[in-house]
Amino acid sequence: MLKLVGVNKRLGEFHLRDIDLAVLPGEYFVILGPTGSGKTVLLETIAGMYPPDAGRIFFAGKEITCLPPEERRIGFVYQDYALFPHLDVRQNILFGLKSRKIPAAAREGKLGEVVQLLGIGHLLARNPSTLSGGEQQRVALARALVTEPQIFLLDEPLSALDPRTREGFQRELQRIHRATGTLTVHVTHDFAEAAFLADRIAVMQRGRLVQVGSPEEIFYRPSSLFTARFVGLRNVFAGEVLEAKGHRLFRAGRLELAVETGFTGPVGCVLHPEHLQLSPTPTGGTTCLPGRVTAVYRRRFYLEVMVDAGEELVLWIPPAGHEHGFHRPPQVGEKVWCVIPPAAVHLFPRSED
Ligand SMILES: Nc1ncnc2c1ncn2[C@@H]1O[C@H](COP(=O)(O)OP(=O)(O)OP(=O)(O)O)[C@@H](O)[C@H]1O
Repeated sequence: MLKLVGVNKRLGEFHLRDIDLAVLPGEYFVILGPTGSGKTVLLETIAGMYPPDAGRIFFAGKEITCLPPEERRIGFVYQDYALFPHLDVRQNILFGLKSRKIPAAAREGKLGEVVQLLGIGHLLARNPSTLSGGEQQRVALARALVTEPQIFLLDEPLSALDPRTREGFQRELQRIHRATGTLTVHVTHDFAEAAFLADRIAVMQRGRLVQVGSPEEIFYRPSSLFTARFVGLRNVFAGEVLEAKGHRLFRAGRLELAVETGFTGPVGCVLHPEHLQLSPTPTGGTTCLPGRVTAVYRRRFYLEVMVDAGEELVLWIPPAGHEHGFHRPPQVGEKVWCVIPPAAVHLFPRSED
């Protein structure tokens, strides 16, 4: 297990604050956050490039806070691959082993293993400058893996690739992780990438980890407006819960919604568009808001319907019809009812933004 306890680091204006984190053996852990939130500084602190100002770091039960980087058994892959331009691919990969004084026969054996794992045998004699971005990334991964790291740190490893190559590489990283079982910490600002790869995600905001959980927890149960917006959720509202005639009411601007919650006061609210339903008539039993359709967009597997229900709501409904009676696409200007089952509503106390 990799454990950070109360880690703080100041660099100029930036402050990495009170980082408490436990990454389990074999876990694929993703740090997700916007540019400048401190993801790289956190990764470099784990790697030993920055000594923390306060706090301690442990790996496999031993304290490594003051251990020099080269004694940490860490494989680090950078965003820009950082291959040595004057060495060919083979020499690039072997570099990490040479500096560890590993005998030649063992070096060749390890080289053969990573070359096979990454499918780069045909590139060994090439110079890095002649490789595509994806090929360079394979070589960078091979160079890190050949040292058999106990911790694999990946800093935005796919951000320089085009979207299609990136998707292929996500599967590749997953395959490599399954093959090696190495504890991995991967930094990205892309929620889709995080959701695909991560066992767990930590969301980073201004030097702090503000939420740690499974991709499903982060997506369906964000704990802040920042996380909800950052992962791209729709129907995110800052409002408050009020007591009204023995019931609780969520209010944000002109949107009012009966809710079942233990919270009162300032809250954030997410209404998941795929859990909302559209009806041509009011339905009994479930919260139902009247509104008017303002736009309908045809997406690949669903219709995105925008409804003015006090505030604008987004609903994603099946295109071929709907259980509440829409057997044709709703029309712009049409009066409709937005059915809001309790499971579609996620409320959380609001203390920021
Ligand atoms: N050596 C340093 N001295 C002073 N400030 C630094 C230093 N290294 C990083 N910073 C600052 O710390 C903040 C966090 O930087 P960091 O590179 O960790 O962000 P990031 O989340 O990785 O962003 P990106 O996604 O853009 O890579 C930035 O404001 C950066 O300018």
